[in-house]
Amino acid sequence: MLKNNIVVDIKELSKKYKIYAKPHHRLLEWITLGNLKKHTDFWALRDVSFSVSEGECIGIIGHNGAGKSTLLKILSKALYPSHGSMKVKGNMVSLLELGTGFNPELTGLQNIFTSGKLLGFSDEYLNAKLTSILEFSELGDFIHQPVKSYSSGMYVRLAFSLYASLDPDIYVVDEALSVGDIFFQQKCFDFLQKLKANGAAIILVTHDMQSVKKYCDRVIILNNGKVTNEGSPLEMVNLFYSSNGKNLAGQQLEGELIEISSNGIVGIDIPEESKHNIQNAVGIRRGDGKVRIIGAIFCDSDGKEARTANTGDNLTLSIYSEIIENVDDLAFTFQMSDRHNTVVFGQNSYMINKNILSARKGNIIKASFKIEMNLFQGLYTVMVGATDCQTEVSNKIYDTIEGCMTLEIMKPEWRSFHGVAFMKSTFEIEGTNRTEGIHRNEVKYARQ
Ligand SMILES: Nc1ncnc2c1ncn2[C@@H]1O[C@H](COP(=O)(O)OP(=O)(O)OP(=O)(O)O)[C@@H](O)[C@H]1O
Repeated sequence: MLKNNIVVDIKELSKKYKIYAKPHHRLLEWITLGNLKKHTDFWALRDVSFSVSEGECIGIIGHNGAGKSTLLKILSKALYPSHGSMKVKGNMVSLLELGTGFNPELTGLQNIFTSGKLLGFSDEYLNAKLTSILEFSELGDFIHQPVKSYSSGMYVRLAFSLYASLDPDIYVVDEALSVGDIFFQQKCFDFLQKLKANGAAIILVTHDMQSVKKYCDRVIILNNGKVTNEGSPLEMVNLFYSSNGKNLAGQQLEGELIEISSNGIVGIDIPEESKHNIQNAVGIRRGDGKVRIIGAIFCDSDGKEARTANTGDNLTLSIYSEIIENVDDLAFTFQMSDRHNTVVFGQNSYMINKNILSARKGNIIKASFKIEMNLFQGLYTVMVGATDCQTEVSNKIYDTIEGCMTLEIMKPEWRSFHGVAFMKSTFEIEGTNRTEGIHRNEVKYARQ
């Protein structure tokens, strides 16, 4: 029996895969009935424990290879665990389970009934739900075609429509939701919202941090097959971004920070998070070392570290550096790049104020850019640097560090636009007085 209102209780779940160096090693092992051991064991999940309560939405996040899909397959009963237990109170349906359960030779309609029955729903129940399933799928006459002729988007539409029309107690939701066009995705997310409002328990396994923040009550981070952290969505998403796959679970950071010399400018506090960002940078570091960057951080208007922002928010990017040798032509720089690694914006301090900075050995400098984040929603990586400034294009690089931070831009509800950048725009229309219905009108984008 599960305690109180717990509907899923997972205890010490582990999954071991056998890794074979060569394909024929599997066969060798098989024909020798296992007497000749040719594999090594790989634990994709190790002692994973968590529980989900009625009405709770729990998010499971992790970097590539963390074990999310393996966990998802176990939850969907597509894989057996090697150890551990999974207790479920009520009916649990997974999108993955639904999609993989389709028979490619059967039509969409036939699959609705065969899959529904496999999940324990009767013909009467499925008949009663049929109209809503068909409407939700928007597949029209394609519902009478074999699913082997469906595109991946149509396949997910069918699976999700069936999924959305059943009323299980627990839903397992995964990345498949992000397939399909934006409108169908919106419909699916509206549905999730409704589910949550109706009090269903949800397990959301995803890379999509926006969904995690929007829907989850609690988040678990998986790292190398283990649960390393558990907490509030905001806390866990920030930790996930700042970790870059490393240093989770409070592990000690490697390396020592440069000793800050005592003749630096008094009173500059270097936030710990800014030092971590530099130490955990995943990109290339270049420079002759005359200036050494020791911290970089985005802060919101309250001075708190920002890992996410809405389009149009003002953030301050502070770069902390130590001057190793005297320099008389110093400028600070930053660049933001999108997920295709296209630089969407970059600037240096000389471009902004034409000031050439001189700095003496041992100085500690904090350089801050105030930036209006007029970017489209998405994830961006950040490069920071200290260079010379003889021209607007730098000649000398003292220190530049790529990939030291990520910033996720989210779309605020009051502002909608297309493209990569937001440009302030107004709209006017003029007509003659005789044409009724056309009025001089001015529309401005403004926070409502
Ligand atoms: N069938 C398999 N045989 C051997 N190793 C496997 C198998 N499936 C997964 N793995 C390994 O198990 C680990 C976890 O994989 P899994 O696919 O569960 O991670 P994930 O968190 O879903 O990753 P991603 O975000 O990239 O999809 C990886 O190192 C992967 O290479």
